[in-house]
Amino acid sequence: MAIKLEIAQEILLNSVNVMPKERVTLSDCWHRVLAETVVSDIDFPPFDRSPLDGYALVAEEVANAAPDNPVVLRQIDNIPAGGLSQKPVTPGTACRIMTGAPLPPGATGVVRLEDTVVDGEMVTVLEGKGANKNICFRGEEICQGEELISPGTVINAGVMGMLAVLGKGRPFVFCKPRVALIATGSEIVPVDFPLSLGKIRNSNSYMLSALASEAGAQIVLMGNAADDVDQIAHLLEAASDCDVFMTTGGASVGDYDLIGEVYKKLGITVLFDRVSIKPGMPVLAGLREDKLFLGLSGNPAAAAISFEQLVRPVLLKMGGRKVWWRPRVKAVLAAAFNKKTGAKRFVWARCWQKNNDILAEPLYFQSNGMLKSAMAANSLIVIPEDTPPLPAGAEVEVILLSD
Ligand SMILES: Nc1nc2c(c(=O)[nH]1)N[C@H]1C(S)=C(S)[C@@H](COP(=O)(O)OP(=O)(O)OC[C@H]3O[C@@H](n4cnc5c(N)ncnc54)[C@H](O)[C@@H]3O)O[C@H]1N2
Ligand code: MOO
Repeated sequence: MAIKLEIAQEILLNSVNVMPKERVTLSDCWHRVLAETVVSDIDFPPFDRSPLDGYALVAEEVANAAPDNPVVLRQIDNIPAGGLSQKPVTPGTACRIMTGAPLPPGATGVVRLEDTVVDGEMVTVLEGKGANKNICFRGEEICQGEELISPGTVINAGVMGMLAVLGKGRPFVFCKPRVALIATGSEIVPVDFPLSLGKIRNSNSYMLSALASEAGAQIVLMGNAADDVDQIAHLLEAASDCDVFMTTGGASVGDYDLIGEVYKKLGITVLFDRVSIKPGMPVLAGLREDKLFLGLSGNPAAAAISFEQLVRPVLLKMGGRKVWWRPRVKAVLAAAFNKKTGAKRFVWARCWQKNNDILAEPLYFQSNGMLKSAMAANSLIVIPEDTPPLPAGAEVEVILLSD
């Protein structure tokens, strides 16, 4: 019996735990998931600094400076970024200062080099309005003790930079779930093998390794097995240090659909064996101790949809992420979808913005054995159970996969 998608999702999410944490060198942290609360132990900027190359001075004194009202000052010091000056700036004096350098004592503003004329140690200020705004104040972005980043945050480029600002050279991140990938089917040959009649290349392992990597998993490619219970069981056992075991093929009801038998042989408890979606109906989910086994369809597009809907959220949860679901938006069908649905259907589509609407166009190759549309799609149209054919202009719900 096929169970509803939402129930299958709940069963799987309840069957897995968040991975333990590990320390990783910051340069290897891109796209990892932070496993600690990051509190700043500094103010940032750590000192009042100049945002410009120019002159630090007493801002009030040059507030009305203009080409016909120049203010002449005497340079008393020169501060490069990384330098420091202890000489107080007083009325009538200025300190040459470079971008990023700490303000000298007494300075209340900075004028740009371009607004000055320099002659030896004398500096003529031709424009001084707003000089008091040209200071980056200590702590204006970050205060010491501020809680800045929380566990579950995906480390994007901005987070990488911020961790560096805070001196977190080896932050705690969640361990990646290890996912074993096995392609089953006596017709399947490795990607670099010549094809003989009746055989096809293993595309599923590569497609799924891309999908699982994007979901934060570490992939262990275990190769392929013929339709043979012992061979499949052997490969699954050989990947024993993995957390999730994903097979493709042999999940349906044919004479050589053996994943159910493999689970029996290995003592894996079946959680469900069919989910009411199209494509991707045959999915054998099983549990042995805390290890999750997922037998996806051999049909590439069906396996991709099952992965999207069932496996991706599980990997995101295991990997410590806060959000397990892709964004969904309302869209307008750009062309008719002429099939009626029984089970909930996922249609490969391309979406784009037109004026205030998002338009969604179903792609042509929707069959469960085809990959062309998965290649081109940036979204999936979700068509609920028992929906009649939909005309162009109908409102649909769309899952956004990428830009
Ligand atoms: N009597 C029924 N037959 C089928 C049903 C059904 O309900 N009753 N469901 C159909 C649906 S829907 C699907 S989806 C498939 C699922 O079949 P399996 O999961 O058992 O997968 P296979 O039969 O092993 O393979 C299906 C198809 O995919 C090709 N394949 C397999 N592995 C790979 C791979 N690694 N890379 C690329 N392509 C692969 C395989 O050669 C087959 O063409 O069952 C229907 N049948
Ligand atoms: O259920 Mo099959 O998975 O339509 O592709």
